[in-house]
Amino acid sequence: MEEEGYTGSNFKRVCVFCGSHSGNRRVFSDAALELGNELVRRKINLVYGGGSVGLMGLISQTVYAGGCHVLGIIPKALMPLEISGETVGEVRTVSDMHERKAAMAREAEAFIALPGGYGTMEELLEMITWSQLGIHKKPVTCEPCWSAKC
Ligand SMILES: C/C(=C\CNc1ncnc2c1ncn2[C@@H]1O[C@H](COP(=O)(O)O)[C@@H](O)[C@H]1O)CO
Repeated sequence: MEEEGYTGSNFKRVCVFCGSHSGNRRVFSDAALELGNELVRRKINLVYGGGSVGLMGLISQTVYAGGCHVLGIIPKALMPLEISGETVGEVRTVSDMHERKAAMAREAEAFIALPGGYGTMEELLEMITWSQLGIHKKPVTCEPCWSAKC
């Protein structure tokens, strides 16, 4: 039975872009935890960049611990930089950043960006411009809009 107040969505798999660092304010990790828990509550699986560090690590661990599927997509060359210790869920290696982004875009039905650095900004903007060009027709949102449910 659905929780009261939950209106439901048809999304089964959402891609989250977020920082490979946690940032210097707690609101950033709070946002990652909140979104991770919301995905679990809605039984939505996660596609992300495959790292175990920073906010990427936090959201993947939260979604995986909540029982949803986690697919991380990471270029081989980035593994030593973005994976430290154990990863969770399924990890798919690809040959470069372009292949990673294309795979993330293909696997997900919608995109959400959390706080992050230049990498997150690049990923978010690319999904927005792909949408503008009609390369995909999937919704793209960022954390303030998502939190405000706009
Ligand atoms: C270097 C290339 C393209 C432009 N840069 C990036 N494109 C896609 N993803 C990237 C790029 N730089 C970093 N990332 C990834 O974003 C994630 C978050 O990074 P942040 O800086 O901490 O926000 C992380 O997984 C980075 O690998 C090649 O054509």
